[in-house]
Amino acid sequence: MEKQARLLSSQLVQKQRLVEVLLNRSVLAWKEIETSRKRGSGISNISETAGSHVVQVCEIIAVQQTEEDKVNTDTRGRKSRKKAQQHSKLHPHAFTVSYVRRTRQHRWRCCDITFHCSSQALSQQWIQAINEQLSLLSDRPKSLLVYINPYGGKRRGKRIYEQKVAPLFHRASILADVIVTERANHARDHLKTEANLEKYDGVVCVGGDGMFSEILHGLVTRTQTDHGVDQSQPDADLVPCSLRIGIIPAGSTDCVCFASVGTNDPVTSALHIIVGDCQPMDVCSVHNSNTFLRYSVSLLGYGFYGDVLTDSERKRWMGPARYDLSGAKTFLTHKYYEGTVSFLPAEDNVGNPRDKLQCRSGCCICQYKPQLDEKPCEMSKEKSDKDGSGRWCVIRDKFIAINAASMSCACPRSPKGLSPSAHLADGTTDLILVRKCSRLDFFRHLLRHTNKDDQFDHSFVEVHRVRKFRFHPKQQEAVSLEDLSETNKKMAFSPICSTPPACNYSSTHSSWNCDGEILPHAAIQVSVQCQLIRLFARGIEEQQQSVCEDPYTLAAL
Ligand SMILES: CCCCCCCCCCCCC/C=C/[C@@H](O)[C@H](CO)NC(=O)CCCCCCCCCCCCCCC
Ligand SMILES: Nc1ncnc2c1ncn2[C@@H]1O[C@H](COP(=O)(O)OP(=O)(O)OP(=O)(O)O)[C@@H](O)[C@H]1O
Ligand SMILES: [Ca+2]
Repeated sequence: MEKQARLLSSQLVQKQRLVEVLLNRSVLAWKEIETSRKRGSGISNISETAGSHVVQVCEIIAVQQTEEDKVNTDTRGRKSRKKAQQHSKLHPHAFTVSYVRRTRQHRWRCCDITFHCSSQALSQQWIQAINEQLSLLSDRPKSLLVYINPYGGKRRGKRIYEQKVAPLFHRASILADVIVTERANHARDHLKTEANLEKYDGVVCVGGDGMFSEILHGLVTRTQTDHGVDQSQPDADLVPCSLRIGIIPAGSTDCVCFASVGTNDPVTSALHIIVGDCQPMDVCSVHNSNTFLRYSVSLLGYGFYGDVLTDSERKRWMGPARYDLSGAKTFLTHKYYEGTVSFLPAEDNVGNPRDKLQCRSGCCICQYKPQLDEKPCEMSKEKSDKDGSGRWCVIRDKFIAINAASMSCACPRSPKGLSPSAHLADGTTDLILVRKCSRLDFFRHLLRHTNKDDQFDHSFVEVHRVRKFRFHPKQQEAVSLEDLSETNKKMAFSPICSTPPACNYSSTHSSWNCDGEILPHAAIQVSVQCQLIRLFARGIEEQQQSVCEDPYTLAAL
């Protein structure tokens, strides 16, 4: 680590112990002077080696003068209180630093540490020095537009924001304009036309994937309108959104949050927003001919996941449990659908869905974003064989499910997700084709969404990393495998009474589940727009940071 110039260092008191405290441009570090008895324990990003601690400046939330009545309560037990009183006589002024502390399973918490100083001037000097460093962190948002869906998930959005998020934003001196939505699409419409976006450094949604989708549609559409881009054209070059989006999870699945942060925890998300994290993300545009349908960032699912969603919408009153009931019902119905899938495979340099290169913080696959003039790398290959038809692959079959996962789609129900190695920002989507198979085989495949086994290692499943794809349903009746065997049985006993069933659109076609919304068309064309939006997130962190050497030495004391 490069030695950093020391900005300030003093001997202060922390919990009745004398500590040497240092601030440089990248860290705040402190080390006990008297003894080195307490060793760090548990999981922590504060490196603790024999009484020495380091906090990254970029993970400091705020610093403030400690109120006088709190100065003397920073103790435990009678003995230590006595000792503290002696210390506080000598060090009557104090300041408190709030910082990010990592706990289990990618969760972050805001912790406070109080340092006592011998003079008011010294305390102020520390507060000013730390604030100066914080003011240099230009990625941090100062002003946010927050939309709360009061009816998402278990209807706890408003309470979650007020009790867990707003106090943290306040501590970090972030101004937030809050809108509690009054109807579906309120947030989308407000963003599209009304909101004065110049006032803000980001937009925050409190809700689930459906609420996130509203923000996504509002922001992307607004950005295209402002730049005169017609999003109804499937091959339009969409303009990336400048505002980042924060997600405070308060929905039923919250898969966008889980797959980009590693946990569905409102406090963790709030802290990622405060420190100004930035995670680019792919967005699929979905069209039917020249009609724009929707954008998708997580799952586009036809067949099984489309049917689960259609059924679950009727059970919204049940909350998150609706998905389990509709999932079981759809599984038992066991329908397959016939159609044609065409896709444009991605180049080899973005890996493949069956490699083990999972998308993690600082992912090397997602580092590379094709520039506008470079973008035709797939287009030029396409054009080099006229309309690209030479590179398009076509599969016509009977499918139980067609799933396109633009990110892993990890969520508490499926901790690895539908495509564990899919990437958040590589400009591709993983197209998973589950062909007609027995109910038992499909069960085995589904089960692998919940355990460590490879869900693609089945003869009836294939997966492709693609940049674009199309689907056309076959115009004929879909057959329930169960119905088929029933029909056969009937035929065996009574061949005369077998009237051909009427052809009806809803049973020949499934619907597309587009990030939890049902699409009105079964025939769609999809194109991945690389890194069209950015989240206040950093991807899933690989493991807890650990510093092997004495951090206090590293901090150049
Ligand atoms: C044997 C157990 C198998 C469990 C399999 C669990 C797979 C769960 C996979 C979840 C993938 C979520 C992808 C994200 C989609 C979101 O954009 C969208 C909006 O929030 N959510 C859903 O569509 C919500 C989709 C929720 C789907 C739940 C499906 C549950 C299937 C249950 C099958 C039970 C069979 C039992 C037989 C008696
Ligand atoms: N005030 C409101 N009244 C009714 N519906 C709303 C309101 N605000 C937003 N919505 C709609 O509620 C739907 C569901 O919301 P949300 O995504 O927050 O929760 P969820 O569906 O329980 O979770 P998930 O999408 O993660 O499964 C969204 O599609 C959104 O458009
Ligand atoms: Ca992707």
